[in-house]
This record gives sequence, C-alpha cells and structure tokens, in this order.
Amino acid sequence: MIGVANKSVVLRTSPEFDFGESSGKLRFVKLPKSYNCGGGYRFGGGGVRSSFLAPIKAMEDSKTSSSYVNDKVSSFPKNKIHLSGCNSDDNFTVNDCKNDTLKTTTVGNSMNIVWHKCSVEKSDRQELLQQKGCVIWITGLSGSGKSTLACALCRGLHARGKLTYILDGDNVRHGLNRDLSFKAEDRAENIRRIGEVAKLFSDAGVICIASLISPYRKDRDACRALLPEGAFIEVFMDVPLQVCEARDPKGLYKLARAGKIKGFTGIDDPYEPPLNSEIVLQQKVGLCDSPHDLAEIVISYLEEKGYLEP
Ligand SMILES: Nc1ncnc2c1ncn2[C@@H]1O[C@H](COP(=O)(O)OS(=O)(=O)O)[C@@H](OP(=O)(O)O)[C@H]1O
Ligand SMILES: Nc1ncnc2c1ncn2[C@@H]1O[C@H](COP(=O)(O)OP(=O)(O)O)[C@@H](O)[C@H]1O
Repeated sequence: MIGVANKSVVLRTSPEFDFGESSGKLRFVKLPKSYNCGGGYRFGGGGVRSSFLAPIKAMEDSKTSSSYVNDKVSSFPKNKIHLSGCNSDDNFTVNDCKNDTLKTTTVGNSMNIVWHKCSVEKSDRQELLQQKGCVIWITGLSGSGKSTLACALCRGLHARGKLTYILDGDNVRHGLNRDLSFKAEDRAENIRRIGEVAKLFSDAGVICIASLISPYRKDRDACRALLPEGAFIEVFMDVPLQVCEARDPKGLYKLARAGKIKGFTGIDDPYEPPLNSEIVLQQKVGLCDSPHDLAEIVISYLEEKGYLEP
C-alpha cells in the first residue's frame, strides 16, 4: 500500500515511458529552448537574453589572469572582459555587476569572507535545464529500499530528459564522508554535509536525490531549512523493521543481532520517523510495490508541484 502525505499527489501509472528495473537505456527527450540558435537567441552581444551566456565567456578570459582581489578586477584591460549583462562603463566588480561596497562576514570559523555572486543565476540554469532544482530526501531504515528507489527515480527522470544526481549515504561515505563513523555526532555531520552538497546541486538546477538513513528528525529538518520553501521533498520509506531485516541484503542485521556491529539503526540505535514528510511510501509484510511504481509516485509529485518545468 502506498500512502502519500500530501493529498495533491495523484497516484497513477505513466504508460508513455518505461523505466522498469530491466530498462537501463536512456532516452533524451528535448533540447532546451535556449540552445535553439534559430529561435532568436544570440550568443553574446546585445539583443534578447544576451546576458545568458556572455558571463561564461568572461570567465574563460579570466583564466589568463588571476589578479582580481576583493572587489575590483584591476589588472584586466577592460577590452579583455566581456561585460554583457553589465554596462561596459561600470566599474566591473567580481562580485556581481554592482558598485556596492563589499562587506566581509564571519560564518562559523571562516572569517573575512565575501559572498560572490554571478550574473548567471539559478533561474538561468533552470531555464537551460527545463526543470527546477530541488532535493528529494529519501529517509528510512537500512534495507527499506532507499537506494533502489533513488535509482528508479533517477532512471525515470533521466528518460524524461531531466538532470538528476544521487547522493547515496553509503557512496558518500566512500569519499567526502570517509572520516565519519556511525556515532550520533558523526551521523549528524554526515547528514549536514550531504544536506549542504544537495543544496549546491539544487542551486545548480539539478534534481538531487539524497538517500541516506538520516535517523534523526533534527538533522533532517536542518537540511530542509537550507533550501527554499518547497524545494526539500522528504520521502519516508515506511517499511517495518521486520521487512528490512528479512531482506538484509548486506547481512548487516544478522551481524548486529549477533552483537558484531554495535549501534545499528533499528537494532540498538534509534530511528525517528518523519512527522510531516511530503511523501510516505508504506510497505508491509507481503505487500510491497515495485520500485518502478514507487518512483512514479514521486515523479507525479514533482510534476504536480511544477519541478519538471523551469
Ligand atoms: N551502525 C550502522 N547503522 C546503520 N547503517 C550502517 C551501520 N554500519 C554500517 N552501516 C551501513 O551504512 C549505511 C548507512 O549510511 P548512512 O550514511 O545512510 O547513515 S546515516 O544517515 O549517517 O545514519 C547503511 O546502508 P543502507 O543499508 O543503504 O541504509 C549500512 O549498509
Ligand atoms: N520496492 C521493493 N520491493 C521489494 N524489494 C525491494 C524494494 N526496494 C528494494 N528492495 C530490495 O530490498 C533490499 C534493500 O534495498 P536497498 O535499496 O539497498 O535499501 P537501502 O538503501 O534502504 O538499504 C534490496 O535487496 C532490494 O532489492
């Protein structure tokens, strides 16, 4: 059985595309309008949306010099900088195209830092990608099907020409978070870092799929708070421990029951189920929907909320 917390989500199947477990092939659906050179858009110079690509050109040129410090690109001859998007008579600052005095701030232990803006913004990237950046946060016990759903979702969206990226707890712990254990404070740090990375992907316009146990409500809510309203979509894999333990694909429950793994979530470490997640995917003993069907519920939600268009 499937329960969807937000009543606006419609449960339906989608016959026009197939991203079942056996379908590993990808199809590209359509090119974004902005790449249609015959459509009246121009690269650089004046005219409609000329600011769209020109700043990238400016960055290419900047490779020849690294002398911009703090606020002014003093060592650049002006004719070397493509100022589309700014008035070429402006004092060109690195931090956006404004003459504002830049203020330094302190964030955590980072002192004297300045936020650098760019005239290519999230909305431009979203238009390029024909989608809205967001984070689909899949939480649940080990064995509840998080990674499987993440993959099915990724395939389904990719088949529709949507750009996704999966941040899987297990995988991120192979690199960025390899220094972290499973004690509470390390789990919290694991979740915080993945939340921050997910936020960056979302800002890039990508549909970021984070799948990690993330057992503590407080940590998940902190990640939610990093994102704009509505852009954090929590998906709760509501699967009984009994089902997860029966699956036990990695044999970890068995080891935890034997006392060979200490602090295993659901056995001798807590899991706090979400109270208000956007989507609840409930499975029961002997009653499990396929990953394809579960992914479709999430895709329907994204469609409904307008995340599959810019
Ligand atoms: N003590 C303990 N508790 C829970 N899980 C454990 C533990 N030790 C190792 N593993 C394996 O690590 C995977 C969970 O990593 P996560 O980064 O998702 O965990 S967390 O969000 O930081 O709690 C988890 O992967 P999944 O089964 O995909 O959830 C386990 O395979
Ligand atoms: N919807 C489902 N129905 C039945 N089995 C599933 C489903 N989703 C996942 N599984 C199986 O459950 C096991 C755990 O899935 P996995 O995605 O690795 O979970 P998690 O990432 O939460 O640990 C795997 O053997 C997988 O094939």
